[in-house]
Amino acid sequence: MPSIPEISTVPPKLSDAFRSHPVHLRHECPDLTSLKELPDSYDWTHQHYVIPATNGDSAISESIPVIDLNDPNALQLIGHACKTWGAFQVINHGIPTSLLDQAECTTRHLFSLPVEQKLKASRLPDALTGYGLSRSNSFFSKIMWSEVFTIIGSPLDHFRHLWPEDYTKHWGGRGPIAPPGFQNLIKNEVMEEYEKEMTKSAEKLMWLMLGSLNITKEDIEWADPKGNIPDEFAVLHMNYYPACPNPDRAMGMAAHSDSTILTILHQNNTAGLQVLKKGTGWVAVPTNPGGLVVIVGDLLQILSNGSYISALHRAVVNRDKPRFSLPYFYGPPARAQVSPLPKLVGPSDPPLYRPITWSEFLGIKAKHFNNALSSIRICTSPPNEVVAANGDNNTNSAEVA
Ligand SMILES: O=C(O)CCC(=O)C(=O)O
Ligand SMILES: [Fe+2]
Repeated sequence: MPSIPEISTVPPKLSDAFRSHPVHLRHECPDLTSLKELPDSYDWTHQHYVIPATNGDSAISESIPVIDLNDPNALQLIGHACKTWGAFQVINHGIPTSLLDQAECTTRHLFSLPVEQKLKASRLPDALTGYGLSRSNSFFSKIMWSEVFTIIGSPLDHFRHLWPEDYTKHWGGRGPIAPPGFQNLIKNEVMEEYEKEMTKSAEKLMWLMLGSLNITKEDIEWADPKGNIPDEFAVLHMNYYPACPNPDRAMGMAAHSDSTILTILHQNNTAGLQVLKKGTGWVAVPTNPGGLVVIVGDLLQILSNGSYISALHRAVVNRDKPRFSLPYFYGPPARAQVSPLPKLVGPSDPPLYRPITWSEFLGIKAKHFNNALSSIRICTSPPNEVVAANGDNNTNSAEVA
């Protein structure tokens, strides 16, 4: 069957992806920082899909590759990392460290706003953007120790929802004083700049990741002749993991793969991200000042016809320091049908997945979580994707690395 990406007649909207899967989520305790003990609803100890973190485990000496984009062998190294790990770190990526630091500082300000302020920007049950818990909480009986602010488009437009009306009316010194964190947020354009830089880097990285499979711009239907992606789409998350009184029993973000082409993640200098390596187990991703983590997403696994693996990853928490991470989820234009690229398909490599738009895939993910890829598989042998730890009612094979 032809696997050339097609353009559907009715353009799907990414923002509609969750319309038929509303989730009603809220923190049992809206201010996690006030807790001195871990409430039972946040205690993951007896969840069968949790295995101990490997942070500090001397038995595991492996670590995701660190790739210097100026290295003449970068293309091969990237291809190898995408096949074996589904993730790598990049250095010399061209994004100034000062911008990464400022973005982290803005994130810190946002989450340090009073709870009632943050709740003004609450994500609606069927929406994609706003403040709240990770949507994946709906697959588990325990709550993750984290807060998420999701942005599509202009970050400043989103931050305006946090704007306290009283302050607007009385701005100018006569009314109540806006919290310093809030002033910092609304006056800076750091996140707009961050998004712009991330878009440029994501395009560059996508071409490198595809280039390593011999895929060029002519092979990608939604790229123009210069390799630009006119209607590319992206989602930015600001994640906050407060310091936790019982980190060994809590879960910051449960194991999942990202539904993207690729994700670029900036973590502050507090480690927490872990990647599942087949045959090894959970491996901690050390912090690397100025470095960025790149994660292969489900859509790239589809495009590469299973050559690249969308890495299962999760975030653990710690006792002393709050942790922030800023993943930039990069995907194709909403209209694009993603399917195994014709160059990577042949008589001995039949297409493994049916064509799908990002929006449709997000809807499937909202229902099937980590089994979404398996559910759109059209060829059953040999199964490449790891069957993931998928909520309370599912098998636990991802943990058996
Ligand atoms: O915070 C992290 O390190 C991981 C975040 C993540 O995987 C996500 O937001 O999808
Ligand atoms: Fe993720």
